[in-house]
Amino acid sequence: MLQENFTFHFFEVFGTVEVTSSSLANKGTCSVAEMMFELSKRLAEFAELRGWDKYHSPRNLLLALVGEVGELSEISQWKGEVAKGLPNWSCDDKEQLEEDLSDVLLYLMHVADVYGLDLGQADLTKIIENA
Ligand SMILES: Nc1ccn([C@H]2C[C@H](O)[C@@H](COP(=O)(O)OP(=O)(O)OP(=O)(O)O)O2)c(=O)n1
Repeated sequence: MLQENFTFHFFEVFGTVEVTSSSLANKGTCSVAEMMFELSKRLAEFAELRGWDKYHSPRNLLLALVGEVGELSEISQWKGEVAKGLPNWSCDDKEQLEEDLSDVLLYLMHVADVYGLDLGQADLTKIIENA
């Protein structure tokens, strides 16, 4: 039952909102900063809708992020090196990979948000620093 509600609300926030006129989906182009802002906003809405923001402390989100990194690593565990584009992977494994990569990105963005940091700007600054 809980899982059904979760799925419904998940698509309410991440799916339905996606096709409203103000969404990024209907803009021709958007900057990285705009995209990251939009994702952060949706994550905050997603948590608020369920009253989960009280659990989304920096420490909890950081631990959730680490957990998802573990899940992401698990897919490649014992598989050996793989070619770019994953030509020999099954559709199921690729789908799982997409989900786990998304979970990592979303928790990363959410943790930056609750720290009060602008991750989009920090990323751009870091890329310049790296160069
Ligand atoms: N308290 C929570 C729990 C989940 N999520 C969101 C962020 C992630 O994108 C996704 C993670 O959900 P799960 O913890 O259910 O992890 P998985 O989707 O990986 O499921 P499972 O661990 O069963 O494979 O849901 C969240 O924002 N806050």
